[in-house]
Amino acid sequence: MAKAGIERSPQTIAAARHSRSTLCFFNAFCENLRSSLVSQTSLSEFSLIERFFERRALNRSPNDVDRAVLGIGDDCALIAPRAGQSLAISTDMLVEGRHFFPGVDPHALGHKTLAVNLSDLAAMGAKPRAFTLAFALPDAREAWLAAFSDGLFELAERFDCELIGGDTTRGPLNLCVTVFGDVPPDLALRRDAARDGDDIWVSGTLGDARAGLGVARGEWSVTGDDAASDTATFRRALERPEPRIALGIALRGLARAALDISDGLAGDLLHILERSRVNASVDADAVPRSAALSRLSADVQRRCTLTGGDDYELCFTAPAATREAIEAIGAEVKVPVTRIGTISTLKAAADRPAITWHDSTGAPLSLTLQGFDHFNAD
Ligand SMILES: Nc1ncnc2c1ncn2[C@@H]1O[C@H](COP(=O)(O)OP(=O)(O)O)[C@@H](O)[C@H]1O
Ligand SMILES: Cc1ncc(C[n+]2csc(CCOP(=O)(O)OP(=O)(O)O)c2C)c(N)n1
Ligand SMILES: [Mg+2]
Repeated sequence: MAKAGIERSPQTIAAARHSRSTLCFFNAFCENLRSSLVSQTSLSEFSLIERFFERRALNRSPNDVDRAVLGIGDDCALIAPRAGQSLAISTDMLVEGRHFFPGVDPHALGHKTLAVNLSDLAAMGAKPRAFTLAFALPDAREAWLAAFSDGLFELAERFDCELIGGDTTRGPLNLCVTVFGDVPPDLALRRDAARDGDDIWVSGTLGDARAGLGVARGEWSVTGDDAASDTATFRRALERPEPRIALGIALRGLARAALDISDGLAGDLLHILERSRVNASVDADAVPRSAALSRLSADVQRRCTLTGGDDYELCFTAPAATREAIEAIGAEVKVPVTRIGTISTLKAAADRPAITWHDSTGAPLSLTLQGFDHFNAD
């Protein structure tokens, strides 16, 4: 801006006009960018945040001691560690075309965005506390945002997990959550804690999410009298995984190692083996599967249960002496738990940990199985 009282030549005025018009062009460019972000709506970036995220995050009692010291609206959120507890922290990102199909139901996407993160807390035996949400959106459609935030907050409210911050930008659809939970450090279910003789357990059933992906991709089809309900079972498993929070917390002090199965049993169990420097022997037929999956071919069942990702069930190890207690916990939290194998020591200290597979008769199976890998993906 020209200062008052300073006389300017026509050239100076022209130059100022030129630089102002460059500035105006830049401003118009920014304005276009912003207005296309909020096209079809009257929402600004900040009213979008306020309306769909901050308002619901604040819908809580301000005096509750469980709440963050400072939530949305400042440069950082503030949360105080609890006495005797560690903060469990994990991040997972969902990318359109990679983790979900374009056009997926936004309510389901909101659910899954938080669910896959809460699942990591469950796998650690941690109690959810807070989360941040960073996302890029190609545009800001109100109906989409309303459904997405409903799916997200319905799950957040069920687990009393508070949204404390995030970031919003325009770009290809991409959602990233960071979760924070509480766990007493000596009771955290770590990947490096499996020991010789431990049973290997999994929660729920495995393979339905992969079956759903296969149906969506046309890799196989669902036939028979139950086709409609089986298809719905698979789709639900793929789109709305249930984080096993109550089970994870109940397993504190009983289970040794644990993780959640995001990349498939074969790949994820190997993470426990590598961290714990042990081997595993697994009965491939004992891996629990839904009635719907049991109606697909034996080949597809094996592929889905052993290598299918996206199940978000827990895989954990525990000493044989805790079998009854673990069965009782499964009954109490209403999540089936199934023993599928045993941990053993490495033959030589330098050996690479491995899984040996057998069938229900004990006959060895020679399976070459790989977990989901973003750079070598199935
Ligand atoms: N870009 C990264 N920088 C640092 N650590 C990472 C990065 N990506 C993954 N990790 C870490 O690698 C480990 C394995 O990651 P991942 O397989 O994604 O775990 P999970 O299946 O629990 O999400 C985790 O401890 C995770 O924090
Ligand atoms: C459109 C689409 N393609 C493929 C998949 C399958 N898939 C994508 S990522 C993934 C593994 C889990 O994702 P990742 O980022 O590895 O999660 P993390 O292990 O970090 O929790 C699977 C099974 C899918 N769910 N949707
Ligand atoms: Mg991850």
